[in-house]
Amino acid sequence: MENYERLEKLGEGAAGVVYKARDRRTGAIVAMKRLRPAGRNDGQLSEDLGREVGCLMACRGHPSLVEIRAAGRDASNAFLVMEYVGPSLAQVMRERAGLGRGPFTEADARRLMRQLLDGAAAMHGFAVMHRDLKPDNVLVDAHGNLKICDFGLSRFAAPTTGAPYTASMVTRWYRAPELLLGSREYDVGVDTWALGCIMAELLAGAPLFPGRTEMDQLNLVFDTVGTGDMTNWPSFVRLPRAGSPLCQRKRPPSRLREMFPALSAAGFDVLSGLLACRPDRRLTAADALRRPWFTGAESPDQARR
Ligand SMILES: Nc1ncnc2c1ncn2[C@@H]1O[C@H](COP(=O)(O)OP(=O)(O)OP(=O)(O)O)[C@@H](O)[C@H]1O
Repeated sequence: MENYERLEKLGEGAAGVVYKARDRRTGAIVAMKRLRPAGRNDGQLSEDLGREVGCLMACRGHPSLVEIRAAGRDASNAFLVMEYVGPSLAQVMRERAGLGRGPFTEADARRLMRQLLDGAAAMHGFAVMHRDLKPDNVLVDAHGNLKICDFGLSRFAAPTTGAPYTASMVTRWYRAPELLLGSREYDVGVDTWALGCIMAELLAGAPLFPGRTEMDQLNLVFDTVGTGDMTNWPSFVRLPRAGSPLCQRKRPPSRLREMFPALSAAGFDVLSGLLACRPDRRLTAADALRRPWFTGAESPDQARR
């Protein structure tokens, strides 16, 4: 990693610290992530790096997925070098709110969701589950285009390395109901649920389900979209927390439409499809892109700038 000159810190998360850096050989600006060993032994650190690098390598070449440039280790740290993109979508949304600019228009939300879904469809096509999609893990480039980053929790969903997976994945506010109910046999639907939460946040300017605890999270989800759909799912009874009183409580039907009265019918079709409680009824990223919201008359907002 001696080829890179470290510049300012860009961000810090549970897994590591990300710096802006300059490639001494070419002068190019890159982002360099140093994985923090915190309680991990050498073997685990190499395994974490290997998994993140493997998923990033599989996804290389898609404009909506951050590109890996190099990876390596020294005696105590592991490093990942990526293209430098720009601030996170979470930062951009906070800045917009600070400037009183409010949420994104439906046209802007559609342009941004098209990019995220396109990236997710490609990633899922390579059998990669991201498992931590949220506005902090989406970067915004200088032209306002989005790139999914932080593959630190991602893994391959290939048949050979199939379920059971770890249930405690995805940051709570973006966690799909099957994960909240303890499922260890989930699929890429956990990513599309998170994308539904992001779409709602773009349109509303605030997180859709800001739960304080896991159970509060489940309550918020069920209070918003109802439980009928989930409890009718044939696999529901096999979920570890299917017996939770939260699942038995009577709830009114979905009030998602009331929360987004100004959203077009085509936009709501995508939002409600991504936020289907039952994983088998949830839109896949590829299916979402085939819905009329995206396939309607080509408009300038749909083009990648
Ligand atoms: N390629 C990049 N270009 C520009 N900034 C980046 C890049 N990658 C990461 N960052 C910045 O660093 C922050 C942390 O990156 P990342 O999410 O990969 O780290 P992490 O330690 O896994 O974080 P967390 O624990 O929050 O998931 C991002 O939110 C972003 O602000």
